[in-house]
Amino acid sequence: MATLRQKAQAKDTLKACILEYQTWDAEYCKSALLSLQRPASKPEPSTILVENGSLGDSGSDTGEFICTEFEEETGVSTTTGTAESFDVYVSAEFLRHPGYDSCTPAARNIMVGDDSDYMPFMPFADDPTFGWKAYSNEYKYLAWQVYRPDPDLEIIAIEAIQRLTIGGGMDPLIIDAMGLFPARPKPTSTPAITRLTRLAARRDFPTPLPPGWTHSLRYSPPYSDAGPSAVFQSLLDSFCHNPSCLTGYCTVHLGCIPEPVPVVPSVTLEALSLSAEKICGAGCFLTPTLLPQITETEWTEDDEELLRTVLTHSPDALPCDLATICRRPCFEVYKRQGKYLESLKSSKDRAARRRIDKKSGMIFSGRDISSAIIRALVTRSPAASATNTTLTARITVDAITSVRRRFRYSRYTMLSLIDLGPRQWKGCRCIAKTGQAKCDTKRCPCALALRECDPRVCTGCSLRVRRGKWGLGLFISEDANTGDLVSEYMGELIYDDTVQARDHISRHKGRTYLFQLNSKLSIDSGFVGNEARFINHDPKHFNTQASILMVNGEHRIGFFATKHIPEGSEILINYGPEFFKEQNPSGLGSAGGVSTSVATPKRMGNAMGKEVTRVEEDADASYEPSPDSGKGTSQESKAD
Ligand SMILES: C[S@@+](CC[C@H](N)C(=O)[O-])C[C@H]1O[C@@H](n2cnc3c(N)ncnc32)[C@H](O)[C@@H]1O
Repeated sequence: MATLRQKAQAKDTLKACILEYQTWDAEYCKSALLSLQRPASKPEPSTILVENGSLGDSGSDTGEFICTEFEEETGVSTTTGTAESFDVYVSAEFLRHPGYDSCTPAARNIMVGDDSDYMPFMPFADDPTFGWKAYSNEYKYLAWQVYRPDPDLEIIAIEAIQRLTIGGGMDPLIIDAMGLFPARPKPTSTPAITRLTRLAARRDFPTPLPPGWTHSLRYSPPYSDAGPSAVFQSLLDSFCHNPSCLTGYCTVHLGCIPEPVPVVPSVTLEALSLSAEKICGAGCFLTPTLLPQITETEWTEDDEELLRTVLTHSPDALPCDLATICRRPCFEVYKRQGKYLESLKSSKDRAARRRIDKKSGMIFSGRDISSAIIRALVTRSPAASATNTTLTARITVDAITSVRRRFRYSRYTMLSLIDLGPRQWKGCRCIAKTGQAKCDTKRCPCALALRECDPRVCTGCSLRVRRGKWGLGLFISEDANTGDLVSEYMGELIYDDTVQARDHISRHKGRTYLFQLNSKLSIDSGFVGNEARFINHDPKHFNTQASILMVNGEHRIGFFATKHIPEGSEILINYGPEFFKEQNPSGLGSAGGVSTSVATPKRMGNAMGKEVTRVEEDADASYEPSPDSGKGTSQESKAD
């Protein structure tokens, strides 16, 4: 419960933010409007516009032309007459810019589920050949018919929460309970702040913001008196439980992976001690002879609880790591860890162990999400700011290193963190060249995502998009061998209804970026995707094949080389027999809004047959988030 002081503090902060924003906004709008104002341009003296007559090649020409001269100062035409002769300059023909849409870059698939029932706008509104009737039939309402919260209020709320939590040390749950924030969404089981934080992580913030304002709601640990286990629980709540994701406020694995359960210790304390490689510092449990000289510190009940909580989820953690989390000397932690492990031997705990064993879905090869988070916290640089991104990046990197590293261009890269071959990933080519953690080239997706080079996303460094035989194509700039992973197809994960709706747009444009993933989901890289969206089709000379693999409960599409691919070649796949077949050719973009419904949407891998290999295990176990989560995301992303 919030105290009266806290309520007043929250109200004042919110008011201050509203006022600051409004003052800044008025100034900003004024200067933005002024910047848009057309500068008073002076036309060239005696500009001659040719309105009639025919022009030959460059050079002198004579003939009957009507000329208009313009007043230098005002730009108003003053005289109209006939010029007898003037010079003609014929410039090179201006080529029309190809009508390619831009696409938001993605480093992984984004779960969208279904687009909302509200049609945001009519695409190709000025193009009479677009079948607008059929397209609008896919939606129930127009977007303007639904109330949308003011996006400015969201920004104000995010800034106010930021000030209250990070600046004012207030517990987000207390702020939440006040129900004060204007961007508080409709009643839902998800706390408003969690939703706002998610939103902040995903929405596009306008570049200009009042000075000092943040662009996102940074992760702030709860400072409440609730105790360390609440802090730890909030960490588990905030980070995705999929060990190959571990992203804060992940938007892909929504509600599909259970929360971690307590973990059974798999080694004795003695065995654990043997695995410690180096002494962590003064008071390390590995230096027993020096310990008698050190005075033990006082442990509060909170300190004890923190250690117990961490051990519940990561009993095999090294005392040296635990010491960093608990901020206590390592030998003191070691003693308590021993006691904790002893306590588990009681009959009551054995029953719990059996229970835990039954639902050990979260335990992956002895490594579970909790231990990955713990390791991430341990290795987090104290100098690093507590931003969501930093923490996420560290956690991801740590999760990779704490398990075994994957190696590049291999089928195994697409498999899980556990199924690894004997070789180690050596880093992407950019790292090899520069010797730095980040390659910082414009092409490197890791650099684009402002993170360390990561084997999962770095396969794209050696790929280039350029004009090919069928529009843009994807070309490889280094040799690939049979079986090498060339790229992953990434985009929005959508259900069939949305596939159907978006198919109208694809067909009208004559370019389709839909790939069938499994019986329920397709990946659309029309709006969000990576360079794999430019892979063209060649049923005879294809050099890669799509494989749909189950990676830690999630379907992903990888393109693997079917033969040696020399540097410079275009990457080609076989889209499948259905892709270029027209089930209903008349339905293609008929003029005047005549019904153009198409029976089967155009997608790559439609047949789900030979052209796309699928892992055995995935036949029915298709990844599907809970119905709630799919819809929720869709609505949220619309609101974004
Ligand atoms: C996934 S996109 C490939 C990238 C596309 N070339 C571009 O410029 O964006 C698929 C689209 O490329 C075109 N395409 C690819 N391979 C083709 C082929 N063999 N013949 C004709 N069109 C092709 C079709 O328009 C198809 O809908």
